[in-house]
Amino acid sequence: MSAHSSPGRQHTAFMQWAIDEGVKVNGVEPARITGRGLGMIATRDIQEHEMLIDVPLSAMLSVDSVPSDFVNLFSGISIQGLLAAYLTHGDPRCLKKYDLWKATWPTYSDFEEGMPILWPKELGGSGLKHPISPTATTHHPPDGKLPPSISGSWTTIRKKALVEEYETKHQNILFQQEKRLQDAWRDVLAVFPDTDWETFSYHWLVLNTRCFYYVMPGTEPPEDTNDAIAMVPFADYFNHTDETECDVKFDGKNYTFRAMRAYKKGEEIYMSYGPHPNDFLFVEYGFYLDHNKSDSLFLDDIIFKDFTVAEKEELIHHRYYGNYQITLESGPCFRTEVAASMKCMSRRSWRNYIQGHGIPPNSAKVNAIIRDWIDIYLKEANVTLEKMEEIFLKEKDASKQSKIKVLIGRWEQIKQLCEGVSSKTD
Ligand SMILES: C[S@@+](CC[C@H](N)C(=O)[O-])C[C@H]1O[C@@H](n2cnc3c(N)ncnc32)[C@H](O)[C@@H]1O
Repeated sequence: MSAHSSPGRQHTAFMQWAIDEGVKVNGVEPARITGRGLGMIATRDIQEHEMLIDVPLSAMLSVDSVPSDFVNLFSGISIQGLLAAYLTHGDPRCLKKYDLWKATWPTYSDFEEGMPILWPKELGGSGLKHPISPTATTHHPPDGKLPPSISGSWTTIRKKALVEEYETKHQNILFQQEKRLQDAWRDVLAVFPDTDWETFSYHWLVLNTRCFYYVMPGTEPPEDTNDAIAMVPFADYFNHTDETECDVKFDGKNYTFRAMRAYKKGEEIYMSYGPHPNDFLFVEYGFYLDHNKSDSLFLDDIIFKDFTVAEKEELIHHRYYGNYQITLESGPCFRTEVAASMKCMSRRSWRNYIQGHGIPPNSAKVNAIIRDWIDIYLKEANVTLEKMEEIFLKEKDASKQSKIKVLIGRWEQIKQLCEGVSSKTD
């Protein structure tokens, strides 16, 4: 059981506010938990399937609770941007309702500690403690201290230009996040030119780390899931785990959370934010898990270096271009195996194989090719770890030291993941 303590008076006051707003709270309460800020704990033994929290629509903060005259000021702004703009510029009389809730959110300095987007550039972060240019189109190639899935950059290999853009939700994560914030910043400045960067980016980060999936049943989900979001008071105390611990349902009127197993009094109750790899959790939420069955690495940059343009065009043609993932649980994904097969088969046999009517490749050859690719990732991890240890020893600033430790921890995990998958393919 995790060590926890009383959350403090503002959390007790907020809990009462939530109950007054119609939130049903059943056998749970917030507690301060070492290493995780606040979290949700069981106040008594809880049975499987018991309802834990039920939040009515009227208590949530969504695009539907923002006054329409405020919404109409904007055109094309993301929902995250709109809600952050509302928290920053909305009518104080309407926002007063949320005062007790706001007092429970993390502070800006909490975000500075955990979120790479606010980390200094020397540590590979985006340095967005200072305003982002609303129009800049160039992206600074970050220092290769954050893992490649986050930074998109490497120390030991030179990336090749892409033959075609493709969707990479779990790669180039920091750049994608910066772009979302930059777009929101541009859109808010167009309406409120005097917006304060720190206040707006703070609200944007609160939304980033505390919102829930919000789509009215029966309506088409937006193309971008970042636009399908709302804030759900009290439920935002749940910390994340890679197991499904809570059954979470939104029926258009209520968000309901039920226990998926029995809990003992005092136990922390988690929910799952989704099957996210650690690099994604690190950037989007400012933490990563010690054990994460959804953790993965992507070999795209390494694999692309090994192929000619014609080979890559062939991969594009057959929809096997990119997103070459390895996970500790399942090893290399099928797309990675298909790419490796191309390296050890004649083109004709490969085409037949991927179209389902040919002889499969020699798995020992495929595995050897994948191991060589993983070795390149492993070398990147070893070189970076050595560099980070040196930087750590020279660093005097305690806050930077703690960030470097977080980086070292993540690179150690990457090393273990590479070694684990490599030995599985032996
Ligand atoms: C929805 S909030 C959960 C409540 C939050 N811990 C708090 O103090 O208010 C999400 C944030 O909680 C933290 N968090 C969530 N799950 C975590 C975990 N398993 N380990 C460490 N921190 C976690 C991260 O800072 C994340 O951005």
